[in-house]
Amino acid sequence: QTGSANTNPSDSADDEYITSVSIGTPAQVLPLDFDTGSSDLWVFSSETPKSSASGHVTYSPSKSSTAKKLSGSTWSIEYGDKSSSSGDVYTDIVTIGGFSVKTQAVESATKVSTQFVQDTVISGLVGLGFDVGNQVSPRPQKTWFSNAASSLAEPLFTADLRHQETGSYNFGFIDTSLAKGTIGYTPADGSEGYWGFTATGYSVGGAKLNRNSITGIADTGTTLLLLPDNIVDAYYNNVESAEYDDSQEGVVFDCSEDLPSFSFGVGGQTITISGDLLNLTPIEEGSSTCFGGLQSSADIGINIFGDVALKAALVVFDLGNERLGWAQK
Ligand SMILES: CCCC[C@H](NC(=O)[C@H](Cc1ccccc1)NC(=O)N1CCOCC1)C(=O)N[C@@H](CC1CCCCC1)C(O)(O)C(F)(F)C(=O)NC
Repeated sequence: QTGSANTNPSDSADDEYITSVSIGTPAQVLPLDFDTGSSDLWVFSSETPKSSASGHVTYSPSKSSTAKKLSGSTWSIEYGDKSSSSGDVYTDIVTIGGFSVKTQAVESATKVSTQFVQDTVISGLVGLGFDVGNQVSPRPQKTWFSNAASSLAEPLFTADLRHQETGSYNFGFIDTSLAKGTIGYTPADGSEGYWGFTATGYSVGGAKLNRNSITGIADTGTTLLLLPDNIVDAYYNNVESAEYDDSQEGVVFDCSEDLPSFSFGVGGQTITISGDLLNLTPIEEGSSTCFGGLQSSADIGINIFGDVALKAALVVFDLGNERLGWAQK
């Protein structure tokens, strides 16, 4: 068995990617953000304060004949961007891309932070990280993918995120036609809940890859490519107008710049992110100053290969073999 779901960028900056998910009987369809950087499936619901839920599609367990309260269970999460949410837990049927998990923990939000209230294009997250990262207590719950894995043709999923285009999350199979290059595999470390891996080096423009281990996570829920300062500086030294903008909290440059590409080595392959993908967006509507897709990870404590990097590749999240596959797109 397999599943295949389309995913779309939320806005002109590809800030996040939205995928439709069916929950309950009859189906309630919610737009959710698939996030390999966390391990909880949570939704805006009938239990979310009306003022917070305004503008969001919500899940009503009381309207689903297959919903069951997971009594005594609660959850609470804080994300890297300081957003947060918390609530209680139901189980219900959750269908993604035509594949159904009968008894999935659906975490219902009774509290959401301002960022979520304002981000009306999504109604919650589908965590696709490792189960160890689940935040339900007293008994942690499995992710949708973990529940699905044993019934899928293969215990893996792929992410094909695209710039201003419809992409896909495929479950249980690899559509190699989505990639130009060969898939290179490297071990994945799921001990922290993330899809951790080590890149073997990097280069700017068409230069030869150097040998420089970069340990980080493959994270569909993070917009940017966040790497150490020495690499960020090496890249922007090639961009004449680049400067750090305190108010934007990142490197900005003239939108007219012809940005160099950025490449990294992984699993014996080289993934090259084109200059266009490294120009995220004007800092304001109509501005001629643009914000970089590559920024520093210095104050985060972890390197994140977020959507800016993932857009250049077909990425295989292979739970069965605890490995990550990367192919140039
Ligand atoms: C500091 C480094 C991580 C920052 C990362 N957030 C981000 O990358 C958010 C995502 C977003 C886009 C649009 C609207 C709202 C939020 N974007 C963001 O901070 N920016 C600012 C810079 O310009 C680009 C957009 C994050 O917390 N990612 C979470 C998942 C997001 C949480 C907020 C809602 C969207 C999903 C994560 O799970 O991937 C995590 F791994 F970082 C994490 O916190 N795991 C526990």
